Amino acid sequence: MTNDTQSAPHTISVSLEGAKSAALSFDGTLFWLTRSNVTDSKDTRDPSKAFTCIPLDLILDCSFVEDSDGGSLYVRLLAPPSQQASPLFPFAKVKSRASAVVDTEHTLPKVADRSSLSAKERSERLLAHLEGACQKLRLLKIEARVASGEKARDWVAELLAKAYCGLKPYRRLKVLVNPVGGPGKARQLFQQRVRPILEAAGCKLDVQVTERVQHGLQIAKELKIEDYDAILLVSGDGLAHEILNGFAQRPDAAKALKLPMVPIPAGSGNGLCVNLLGPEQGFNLALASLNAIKGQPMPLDICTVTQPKGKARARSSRYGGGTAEAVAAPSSSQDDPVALSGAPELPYDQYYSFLSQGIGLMADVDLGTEHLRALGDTRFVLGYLSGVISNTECPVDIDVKLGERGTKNKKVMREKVKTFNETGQWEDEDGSGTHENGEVSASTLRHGAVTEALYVGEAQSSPPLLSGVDPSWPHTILSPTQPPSQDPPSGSWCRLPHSISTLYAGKIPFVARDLMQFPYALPGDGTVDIALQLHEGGRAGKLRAINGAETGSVVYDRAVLYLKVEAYRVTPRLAQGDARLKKGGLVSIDGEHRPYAPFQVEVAGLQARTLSLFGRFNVREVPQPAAPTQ
Ligand SMILES: Nc1ncnc2c1ncn2[C@@H]1O[C@H](COP(=O)(O)OP(=O)(O)OP(=O)(O)O)[C@@H](O)[C@H]1O
Repeated sequence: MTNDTQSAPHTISVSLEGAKSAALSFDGTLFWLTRSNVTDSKDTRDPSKAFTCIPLDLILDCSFVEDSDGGSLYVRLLAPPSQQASPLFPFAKVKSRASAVVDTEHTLPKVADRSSLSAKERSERLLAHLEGACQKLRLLKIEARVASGEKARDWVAELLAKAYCGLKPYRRLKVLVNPVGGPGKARQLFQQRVRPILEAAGCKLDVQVTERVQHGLQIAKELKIEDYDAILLVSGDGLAHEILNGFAQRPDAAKALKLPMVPIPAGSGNGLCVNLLGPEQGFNLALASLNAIKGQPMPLDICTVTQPKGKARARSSRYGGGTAEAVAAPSSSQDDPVALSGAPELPYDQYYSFLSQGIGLMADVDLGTEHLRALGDTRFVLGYLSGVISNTECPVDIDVKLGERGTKNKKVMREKVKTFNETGQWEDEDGSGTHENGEVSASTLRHGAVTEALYVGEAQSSPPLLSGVDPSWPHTILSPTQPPSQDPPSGSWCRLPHSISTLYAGKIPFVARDLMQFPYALPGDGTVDIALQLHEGGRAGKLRAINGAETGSVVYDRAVLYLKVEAYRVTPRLAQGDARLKKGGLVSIDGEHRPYAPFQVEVAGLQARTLSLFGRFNVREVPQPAAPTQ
């Protein structure tokens, strides 16, 4: 690599292990260690000759301790594994895998200093490194002796400034460790693989192990927000769901939700982490730790969910447009669907979801496989295959409001994602959480609660119908004669007349690393994505869906409908406990068990925050397939 366009590197001569001479250097983008101590030699200036060479993003900390003979210089970093066991014996094998970083650099535009790049360019550069040479990272600690204290102090200060590039180092982190998340190894993973990296970066840690279900919720309600820069969740998505809800229930919810929730993957699905780091690296503990240390704040859309409380649960399905079979409560004058005026007063629970809502097969996969927790995310595959065999219908009514921002047209969705990737996500570089629609903090329901009637007059018994078929991709197993031919206005509630095996809805693309269920989900677009698997697709349809699950192309399957809506309501037609339902009926909200009862969902006015190394989810755009699946 030539440095024609780059400023002269900052190099300092050091000795390692008290004897071996070396040089540590950095420029505007890279840090490297070479075996020569001749600071003006060509070799020292050339990172391609280095034993270890990493992007500056992977420098965690550096410091200098002066003494009478000069001083000790410490650099802590993440690096790809070399053939050496220890960086303190770096010269036995000259060729290390770390030098491949420089190969990656060849393909990147040359820049003098990455601080001159836009956030998007910086992220793309980091991504190129992390998907290339730095896929596997481990913690290295370089301890070197220097002869002159003055130069070392300046060198350290400058390296640290470049390594953090405007971000605040030494973050104060509240760390919650869920000892029963996923395969139950969170404690061990944290102590052995995460804590050393966070400590090497000088983070101030306040570690707490969760002791019971809902403990996270309690902690979030009482946490002294101003004492921390982020809350780390060494866990799966379940703990994030609790923290989100704990923050949202506080009187200072808007402020509390701004404290970034940062996942460290120690659960089963680890959906949030997979979206932040990408499906290949979603379980990478070193990268997740780096995200906690150097991630940029990123707004995270959340959904408000309402469900009827207690007795109202059974009745609301009736008031809200459900059918007679849904009513589990004894019949009374109050159950008269005409007596709608009483419905809005029915009590309901309101809570928040950031990942997914599911009923039918996908809820069964999520919640019906708890006993297989020790298998990690393999349990979802086994659960799905069992659902393929049983091939049962999910008897529900689904009402949706597309609204101005919703659509069932995937061409429109793709274009929105493209525009967002090119412009939108980078407008919010400071992570201020500005919604596309300008609404930042309204926690009120814009589309009403689940207990309110959706339709009036005749529409109660025969609601307007909306076909879920995409006009830009009309390849479906549904017969063309299926109603309706004309869609109702997008601003009104209407019913999807399709019989389904599962409804799965969400706000982030990957729900697990092998399932990109919502490829066109976007933060801040005011909609929630819904995927419906048509029951008519049968076992073959369900099996076929496995093929496109990882790539997101599953939404183009002939037995899948995919829509973006501003709000939706699901009303089960069978009562909880019915023998035809798996385990008596399962509703999964962010992978958590909720009552088998109607639920209504809309995108919340409040946003949460997370941290992202790339300023966005690390998810590739999903194109339309060349041909429909056979
Ligand atoms: N000490 C504890 N004992 C029992 N349950 C706990 C404890 N601490 C936390 N929990 C609960 O564990 C549940 C599951 O945790 P988590 O979501 O982290 O794992 P997971 O379900 O395996 O992962 P994922 O959600 O990514 O699939 C959470 O709902 C949380 O309330």
